[in-house]
Amino acid sequence: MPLKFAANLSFLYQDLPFLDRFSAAAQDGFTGVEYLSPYEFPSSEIRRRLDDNGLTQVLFNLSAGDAAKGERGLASLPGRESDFADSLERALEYATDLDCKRLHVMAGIRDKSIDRDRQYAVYRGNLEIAARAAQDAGITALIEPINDKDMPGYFLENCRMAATLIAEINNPHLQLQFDIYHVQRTDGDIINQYLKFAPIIRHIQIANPPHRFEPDNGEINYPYIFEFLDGEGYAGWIGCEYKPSAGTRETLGWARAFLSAKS
Ligand SMILES: O=C(O)C(=O)[C@H](O)CO
Ligand SMILES: [Mg+2]
Repeated sequence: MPLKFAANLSFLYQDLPFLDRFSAAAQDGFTGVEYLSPYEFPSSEIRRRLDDNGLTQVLFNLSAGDAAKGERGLASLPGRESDFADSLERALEYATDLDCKRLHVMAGIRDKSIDRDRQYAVYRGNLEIAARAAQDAGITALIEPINDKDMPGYFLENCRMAATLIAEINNPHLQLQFDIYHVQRTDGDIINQYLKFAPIIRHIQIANPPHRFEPDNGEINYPYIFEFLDGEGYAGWIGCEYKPSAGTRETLGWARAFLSAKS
Protein backbone atom coordinates (compact mmCIF):
# COMPACT_ATOMS: atom_id res chain seq x y z
CA MET A 1 0.00 0.00 0.00
CA PRO A 2 1.48 3.41 -0.94
CA LEU A 3 2.43 5.69 1.95
CA LYS A 4 -0.21 8.38 2.67
CA PHE A 5 0.92 11.90 3.54
CA ALA A 6 -1.19 14.58 5.25
CA ALA A 7 -0.30 18.27 5.08
CA ASN A 8 -0.12 19.84 8.53
CA LEU A 9 -1.82 23.18 7.87
CA SER A 10 -0.47 24.76 11.07
CA PHE A 11 3.07 24.31 9.74
CA LEU A 12 2.74 24.35 5.93
CA TYR A 13 1.35 27.11 3.67
CA GLN A 14 1.71 29.73 6.39
CA ASP A 15 1.86 32.51 3.83
CA LEU A 16 -1.87 31.87 3.20
CA PRO A 17 -4.89 32.49 5.47
CA PHE A 18 -5.76 29.24 7.26
CA LEU A 19 -8.89 28.44 5.24
CA ASP A 20 -7.02 28.91 1.96
CA ARG A 21 -4.42 26.33 2.94
CA PHE A 22 -6.83 23.46 2.20
CA SER A 23 -6.96 24.14 -1.55
CA ALA A 24 -3.21 24.78 -1.68
CA ALA A 25 -2.56 21.38 -0.09
CA ALA A 26 -4.96 19.65 -2.48
CA GLN A 27 -3.34 21.44 -5.43
CA ASP A 28 0.01 20.02 -4.38
CA GLY A 29 -1.42 16.50 -4.31
CA PHE A 30 -2.17 15.99 -0.61
CA THR A 31 -5.33 13.96 0.03
CA GLY A 32 -5.38 14.49 3.81
CA VAL A 33 -4.82 17.39 6.20
CA GLU A 34 -4.12 17.81 9.90
CA TYR A 35 -3.49 20.87 12.10
CA LEU A 36 -3.26 21.87 15.72
CA SER A 37 -6.55 23.70 16.20
CA PRO A 38 -9.82 24.06 14.26
CA TYR A 39 -11.59 25.98 17.02
CA GLU A 40 -11.10 29.48 15.62
CA PHE A 41 -13.50 28.59 12.77
CA PRO A 42 -17.00 27.11 12.63
CA SER A 43 -16.78 23.42 11.77
CA SER A 44 -19.19 24.01 8.86
CA GLU A 45 -16.65 26.35 7.24
CA ILE A 46 -13.86 23.80 7.58
CA ARG A 47 -16.14 21.02 6.37
CA ARG A 48 -16.80 23.01 3.22
CA ARG A 49 -13.06 23.38 2.52
CA LEU A 50 -12.54 19.66 3.02
CA ASP A 51 -15.41 18.74 0.69
CA ASP A 52 -14.55 21.32 -1.97
CA ASN A 53 -11.04 19.92 -2.16
CA GLY A 54 -11.71 16.20 -1.69
CA LEU A 55 -9.63 16.11 1.50
CA THR A 56 -9.75 13.76 4.49
CA GLN A 57 -9.50 15.35 7.93
CA VAL A 58 -6.82 13.15 9.47
CA LEU A 59 -6.09 14.64 12.90
CA PHE A 60 -6.28 17.70 15.13
CA ASN A 61 -5.54 18.44 18.79
CA LEU A 62 -7.64 19.06 21.85
CA SER A 63 -7.20 22.64 22.99
CA ALA A 64 -3.74 23.05 24.49
CA GLY A 65 -5.06 25.60 27.02
CA ASP A 66 -3.69 29.11 27.28
CA ALA A 67 -0.56 29.06 25.11
CA ALA A 68 0.31 32.64 26.12
CA LYS A 69 0.58 31.43 29.73
CA GLY A 70 2.83 28.57 28.63
CA GLU A 71 0.16 25.86 28.69
CA ARG A 72 0.86 22.94 26.37
CA GLY A 73 -2.15 20.75 27.01
CA LEU A 74 -4.47 20.14 29.94
CA ALA A 75 -4.56 16.38 30.42
CA SER A 76 -2.01 16.16 33.24
CA LEU A 77 -2.86 19.39 35.05
CA PRO A 78 -4.26 18.91 38.57
CA GLY A 79 -7.27 21.12 39.27
CA ARG A 80 -8.03 21.53 35.56
CA GLU A 81 -10.10 18.38 35.13
CA SER A 82 -13.26 20.26 34.19
CA ASP A 83 -11.37 22.36 31.60
CA PHE A 84 -10.02 19.12 30.20
CA ALA A 85 -13.52 17.63 30.03
CA ASP A 86 -14.78 20.74 28.21
CA SER A 87 -11.92 20.57 25.72
CA LEU A 88 -12.63 16.90 25.10
CA GLU A 89 -16.32 17.54 24.49
CA ARG A 90 -15.56 20.36 22.06
CA ALA A 91 -12.97 18.30 20.19
CA LEU A 92 -15.43 15.42 19.82
CA GLU A 93 -18.05 17.77 18.36
CA TYR A 94 -15.56 19.00 15.75
CA ALA A 95 -14.35 15.45 15.09
CA THR A 96 -17.93 14.37 14.36
CA ASP A 97 -18.59 17.35 12.09
CA LEU A 98 -15.30 16.87 10.22
CA ASP A 99 -15.44 13.06 10.17
CA CYS A 100 -12.02 13.01 11.83
CA LYS A 101 -10.92 9.68 13.27
CA ARG A 102 -7.93 10.79 15.38
CA LEU A 103 -7.56 13.32 18.19
CA HIS A 104 -4.24 14.29 19.74
CA VAL A 105 -4.58 14.75 23.51
CA MET A 106 -1.75 16.98 24.73
CA ALA A 107 -0.34 16.23 28.17
CA GLY A 108 0.73 19.61 29.49
CA ILE A 109 3.82 20.66 31.42
CA ARG A 110 5.19 19.06 34.58
CA ASP A 111 3.94 20.96 37.64
CA LYS A 112 6.89 20.88 40.02
CA SER A 113 4.79 22.18 42.92
CA ILE A 114 3.23 18.74 43.27
CA ASP A 115 4.43 15.20 43.51
CA ARG A 116 5.05 13.58 40.10
CA ASP A 117 2.93 10.54 41.04
CA ARG A 118 -0.03 12.80 41.70
CA GLN A 119 0.32 14.48 38.32
CA TYR A 120 0.68 11.06 36.69
CA ALA A 121 -2.57 9.95 38.33
CA VAL A 122 -4.41 13.02 36.99
CA TYR A 123 -3.00 12.39 33.52
CA ARG A 124 -3.94 8.74 33.61
CA GLY A 125 -7.46 9.52 34.86
CA ASN A 126 -8.05 12.04 32.07
CA LEU A 127 -6.66 9.66 29.45
CA GLU A 128 -9.03 6.94 30.68
CA ILE A 129 -11.92 9.35 30.18
CA ALA A 130 -10.62 10.38 26.73
CA ALA A 131 -10.21 6.74 25.68
CA ARG A 132 -13.78 5.89 26.71
CA ALA A 133 -15.17 8.96 24.94
CA ALA A 134 -13.15 8.12 21.82
CA GLN A 135 -14.50 4.58 21.97
CA ASP A 136 -18.09 5.86 22.15
CA ALA A 137 -17.40 8.13 19.15
CA GLY A 138 -15.70 5.35 17.16
CA ILE A 139 -12.40 7.21 16.94
CA THR A 140 -8.89 7.00 18.46
CA ALA A 141 -7.30 9.32 21.01
CA LEU A 142 -3.53 9.66 20.58
CA ILE A 143 -0.70 10.71 22.87
CA GLU A 144 2.61 12.00 21.53
CA PRO A 145 5.91 12.34 23.41
CA ILE A 146 7.49 15.74 22.69
CA ASN A 147 11.21 16.41 23.09
CA ASP A 148 12.17 18.56 26.06
CA LYS A 149 14.51 20.84 24.10
CA ASP A 150 11.59 22.25 22.12
CA MET A 151 9.07 21.96 24.95
CA PRO A 152 10.85 21.94 28.31
CA GLY A 153 8.97 20.04 31.01
CA TYR A 154 6.44 18.38 28.69
CA PHE A 155 4.92 15.69 30.88
CA LEU A 156 4.90 12.86 28.34
CA GLU A 157 8.63 12.38 28.02
CA ASN A 158 9.18 9.48 25.65
CA CYS A 159 7.62 6.49 23.90
CA ARG A 160 8.36 4.18 26.86
CA MET A 161 6.23 6.31 29.15
CA ALA A 162 3.46 6.51 26.52
CA ALA A 163 3.52 2.73 26.08
CA THR A 164 3.24 2.23 29.85
CA LEU A 165 0.19 4.50 30.05
CA ILE A 166 -1.42 2.86 27.03
CA ALA A 167 -0.88 -0.58 28.58
CA GLU A 168 -2.23 0.54 31.97
CA ILE A 169 -5.36 2.08 30.43
CA ASN A 170 -5.76 -0.88 28.12
CA ASN A 171 -8.36 0.59 25.80
CA PRO A 172 -7.62 0.19 22.06
CA HIS A 173 -9.03 3.68 21.52
CA LEU A 174 -5.94 5.21 23.17
CA GLN A 175 -2.79 4.80 21.07
CA LEU A 176 0.56 6.37 20.17
CA GLN A 177 1.37 9.26 17.85
CA PHE A 178 4.97 8.64 16.73
CA ASP A 179 6.58 11.91 15.69
CA ILE A 180 9.92 10.95 14.17
CA TYR A 181 11.35 14.43 14.74
CA HIS A 182 10.72 14.18 18.50
CA VAL A 183 11.88 10.56 18.65
CA GLN A 184 15.18 11.55 17.03
CA ARG A 185 15.68 14.44 19.47
CA THR A 186 14.69 12.33 22.51
CA ASP A 187 16.15 8.85 22.03
CA GLY A 188 17.33 8.53 18.41
CA ASP A 189 17.42 4.92 17.18
CA ILE A 190 14.32 5.61 15.08
CA ILE A 191 13.99 2.25 13.36
CA ASN A 192 14.31 0.24 16.56
CA GLN A 193 11.94 2.58 18.37
CA TYR A 194 9.41 2.12 15.57
CA LEU A 195 9.76 -1.67 15.70
CA LYS A 196 9.38 -1.69 19.47
CA PHE A 197 6.24 0.44 19.51
CA ALA A 198 4.68 -0.48 16.13
CA PRO A 199 1.75 -2.38 17.72
CA ILE A 200 0.49 0.84 19.34
CA ILE A 201 1.47 3.38 16.63
CA ARG A 202 -1.60 4.81 14.89
CA HIS A 203 -0.18 8.01 13.43
CA ILE A 204 3.27 9.22 12.33
CA GLN A 205 4.55 12.75 11.89
CA ILE A 206 7.75 13.86 10.18
CA ALA A 207 10.26 16.73 10.15
CA ASN A 208 14.03 16.78 9.94
CA PRO A 209 16.28 17.98 12.79
CA PRO A 210 18.13 20.07 13.70
CA HIS A 211 15.86 22.80 12.28
CA ARG A 212 12.60 20.86 11.94
CA PHE A 213 12.78 21.40 8.20
CA GLU A 214 11.39 19.30 5.33
CA PRO A 215 12.38 15.60 5.10
CA ASP A 216 15.27 16.14 2.66
CA ASN A 217 16.88 18.92 4.67
CA GLY A 218 18.51 17.66 7.87
CA GLU A 219 20.18 14.80 9.69
CA ILE A 220 17.57 12.03 9.20
CA ASN A 221 17.78 9.86 6.06
CA TYR A 222 14.06 9.96 5.21
CA PRO A 223 14.24 8.02 1.90
CA TYR A 224 15.52 5.10 3.99
CA ILE A 225 12.76 5.57 6.59
CA PHE A 226 10.01 5.78 3.94
CA GLU A 227 11.26 2.60 2.29
CA PHE A 228 11.40 0.93 5.69
CA LEU A 229 7.82 2.00 6.63
CA ASP A 230 6.59 0.82 3.25
CA GLY A 231 8.33 -2.51 3.76
CA GLU A 232 6.76 -2.82 7.20
CA GLY A 233 3.33 -2.30 5.63
CA TYR A 234 2.61 0.88 7.60
CA ALA A 235 -0.92 1.77 6.45
CA GLY A 236 -1.65 4.87 8.55
CA TRP A 237 -1.17 8.52 7.68
CA ILE A 238 2.13 10.41 7.86
CA GLY A 239 1.64 14.03 8.89
CA CYS A 240 4.03 16.57 7.37
CA GLU A 241 4.59 18.65 10.49
CA TYR A 242 7.68 20.52 9.42
CA LYS A 243 8.74 24.15 9.08
CA PRO A 244 9.40 24.69 5.38
CA SER A 245 12.86 26.18 4.87
CA ALA A 246 11.38 28.16 1.91
CA GLY A 247 7.89 28.43 0.39
CA THR A 248 5.95 25.20 1.03
CA ARG A 249 5.69 24.21 -2.63
CA GLU A 250 9.42 24.72 -3.12
CA THR A 251 10.12 22.29 -0.25
CA LEU A 252 8.02 19.46 -1.69
CA GLY A 253 10.74 18.00 -3.90
CA TRP A 254 11.04 15.04 -1.51
CA ALA A 255 7.31 14.31 -1.99
CA ARG A 256 7.23 14.03 -5.79
CA ALA A 257 7.34 10.23 -5.63
CA PHE A 258 4.31 10.20 -3.30
CA LEU A 259 2.01 13.10 -4.29
CA SER A 260 0.29 13.75 -7.61
CA ALA A 261 0.35 17.53 -7.86
CA LYS A 262 -2.50 19.05 -9.87
CA SER A 263 -0.35 21.70 -11.55
O1 LIG B 1 4.60 19.65 18.23
C1 LIG B 1 4.19 18.58 17.81
O2 LIG B 1 4.97 17.74 17.35
C2 LIG B 1 2.77 18.22 17.81
O3 LIG B 1 2.43 17.27 17.14
C3 LIG B 1 1.78 18.92 18.62
O4 LIG B 1 0.51 18.59 18.15
C4 LIG B 1 1.84 20.38 18.80
O5 LIG B 1 2.78 20.82 19.63
MG1 LIG C 1 4.06 16.17 16.34
